[in-house]
Amino acid sequence: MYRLRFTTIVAAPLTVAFDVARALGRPWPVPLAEVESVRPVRDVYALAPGGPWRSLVHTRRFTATGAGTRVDEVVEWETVLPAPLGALADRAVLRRRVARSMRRHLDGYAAAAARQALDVVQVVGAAIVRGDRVLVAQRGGTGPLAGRWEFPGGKVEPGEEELAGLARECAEEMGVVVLPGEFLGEVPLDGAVAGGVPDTTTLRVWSACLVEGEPVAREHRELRWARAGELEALDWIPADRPLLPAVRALLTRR
Ligand SMILES: Nc1nc2c([nH]c(=O)n2[C@H]2C[C@H](O)[C@@H](COP(=O)(O)OP(=O)(O)OP(=O)(O)O)O2)c(=O)[nH]1
Repeated sequence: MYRLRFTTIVAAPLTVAFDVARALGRPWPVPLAEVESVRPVRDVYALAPGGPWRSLVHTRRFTATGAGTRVDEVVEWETVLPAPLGALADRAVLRRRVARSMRRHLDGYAAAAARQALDVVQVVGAAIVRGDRVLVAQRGGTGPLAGRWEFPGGKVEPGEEELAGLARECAEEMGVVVLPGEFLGEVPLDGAVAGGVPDTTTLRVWSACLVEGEPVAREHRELRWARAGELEALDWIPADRPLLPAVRALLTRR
């Protein structure tokens, strides 16, 4: 079995990184069939037996990072040639061919995903930590999410940097200056958020600390400093729940 690995950081949310990768397909002149597809974290394609390849499997994993979506790709193959000849042909031809196709594919892919990301409504949230507590906020208003708990934050404006948007939202909503820290995670939000392209919006949550001011609930129904053990019982916006382990870990490692 021969194997090559590639890693790309794409300036796009998980959803867009995944969808654009799927739409562009694979850079091989041979037809591959889907083996597994778990949006937006993993997809695997493989070749049906036949032709000069005994097997070819292309696995992509999508991971949220502070810098964007990391796409880890592994290409594994075997040829029908007998072992010593196969190894020679592989070193001389196939390995280079696979690497060249992948590089060409990845350059176009990263650019296409970054372009599509410009149309996405991005939501950011802050897990503001003080001592062993995190600030959680209960949504006000009358919408379907009213009364649910969330991380303070909101929609990044077109052209705005993600962390600048986070700081602006915290200032507007609570009258505080925050300093973002580490990236905690990203979850897809269902449907169209604020008229954006359906199923592209994600919530990206960062840890943060208070630099100035005491939080005031200007837009929320209530703000509360919660300990790690109190998070689970709150009536969260369902999309936020997968982020709770990362927030709990942040509080308990202090
Ligand atoms: N702020 C925040 N929004 C969340 C979370 N989880 C979640 O699904 N959302 C959704 C709710 C909304 O559809 C969207 C954020 O919109 P928002 O209304 O808070 O944003 P905003 O402050 O920019 O709103 P506005 O200026 O239009 O009033 O993301 C979360 O933890 N924090």
